[in-house]
Amino acid sequence: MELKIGVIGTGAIGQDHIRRFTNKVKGAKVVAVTDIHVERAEQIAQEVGAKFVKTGEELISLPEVDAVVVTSWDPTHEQYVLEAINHNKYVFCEKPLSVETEGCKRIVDAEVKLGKRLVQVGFMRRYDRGYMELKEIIDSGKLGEVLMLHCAHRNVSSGENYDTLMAIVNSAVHEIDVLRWLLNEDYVAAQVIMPKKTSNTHEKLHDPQVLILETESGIHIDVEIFVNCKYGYDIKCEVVCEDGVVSLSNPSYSSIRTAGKDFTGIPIDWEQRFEAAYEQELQLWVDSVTADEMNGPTAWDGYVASVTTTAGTEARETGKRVEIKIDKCPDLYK
Ligand SMILES: NC(=O)c1ccc[n+]([C@@H]2O[C@H](COP(=O)([O-])OP(=O)(O)OC[C@H]3O[C@@H](n4cnc5c(N)ncnc54)[C@H](O)[C@@H]3O)[C@@H](O)[C@H]2O)c1
Ligand SMILES: O[C@H]1[C@H](O)[C@@H](O)[C@H](O)[C@@H](O)[C@H]1O
Repeated sequence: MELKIGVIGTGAIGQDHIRRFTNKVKGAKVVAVTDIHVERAEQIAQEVGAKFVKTGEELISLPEVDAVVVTSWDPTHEQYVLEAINHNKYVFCEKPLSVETEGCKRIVDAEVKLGKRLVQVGFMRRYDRGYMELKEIIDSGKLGEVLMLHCAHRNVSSGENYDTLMAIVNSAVHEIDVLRWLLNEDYVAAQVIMPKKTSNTHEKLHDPQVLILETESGIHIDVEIFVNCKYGYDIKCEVVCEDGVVSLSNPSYSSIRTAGKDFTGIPIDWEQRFEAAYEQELQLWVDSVTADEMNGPTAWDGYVASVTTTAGTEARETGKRVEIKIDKCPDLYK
C-alpha cells in the first residue's frame, strides 16, 4: 500500500521533494498539493496526477492525505505542523520547525499532550554519508576525545531577501543540528564574530559571520557562514581529536589534471551536495510513517536548534557570550 502525501509549498525544495516522492522514493505517492502561487502549483499537480487545493488547512483535512510535507516559507511552518498534529497526521517539516522558540515549544507541547511523535524536521545532513562516517569514527573512540570542530557553510550567493539574521537561523541551523547529533551533547554557550564584510552582499546582510559554540563537555566549535562565497557550495567540518583529525570531504567522483594543476569539482548548490541525503531522508521517513514509528529528527531537535539559533542571534546583537539554556527533555523524546 502506498503512503498518500500532501505537499504544502511547491517552490524550490517542494518541487524537489515531489520529484523524489514520484521518481525515487518507494511506497509513496503525492496526492495533493497547495501553494499561494496557484498557477505553478496547479501545473505541478497536473504533472504528477495530484489534486490542487486552495489552502494548507484544506489539504491537511483531506481524508485521502495520510501524511503532510511542509515546504512553504519559514514563518508558515508552525501553523501547518500544529494543524497536522490536530488531525493526528504525520508531518515532515522543512527546517526551521518554527521561526520562534515559543512556536517550537507549542509543537513539542502538542505532541506531548497527544502522547505520540508525529513530527520530523528536515535536518537532512544526518543522512549524509560524510557526516555518518564522521559519527562512526567519533563514536568508535579510535581518535580519542573530540576537542574542537572547525566548520564552514558556504553558499555561492544569497537572494535579496536573505538578511543578517538568516545566516544563523536559516543556514547555520544545519550545523547546529548535525553537530549536536554528531557529538551527542548539547550546547551551553554561543558567541558571534562579524569579520570584514564582503562587497558581494547587500545592505541588509552582513556576510560572512562566524558562530562559536561551546558544548557541555567543553568542545569548541567555530562555524564560518559565508553565503556569497561565489565559487561553490562548500560544506566543511574538521573534527580535531586527541589522537587525530577527521574531516568531511565533498562528494566527487573524478578530477582533471592538466598544465601542472589538479582540478576537482565542487558542488554548486545544496541540492547537488546533499542529493543522496535528501533521498535517504525521505525514504526512511516514508518507511517510518508506514511502520507507525518516527525515528528521524524530532520536534524536540527542532526546539533545541531554535533555542541555539536564538542565543546566536542575541550573541550577534550584543557582541557578548550568551548562555544556552534548554528545558528538561520530555520523556517522549528520550
Ligand atoms: N533542508 C534544506 O537543505 C533546505 C533547502 C532549501 C529550503 N529549505 C527550507 O524549505 C522551505 C522552502 O524553501 P524554498 O527554497 O523551497 O523556498 P521557495 O520560496 O522556493 O518556496 C516556498 C514556496 O512556499 C509557498 N508558500 C509560502 N507561503 C505559503 C502558504 N501559506 N501556503 C502555501 N504555500 C506557501 C511560496 O509561494 C513558494 O512557492 C524554507 O523553510 C527553507 O528554509 C530547506
Ligand atoms: O535554506 C537554505 C538551505 O537550508 C541550505 O541547505 C543552506 O545551505 C542555505 O544556506 C539555506 O539558505
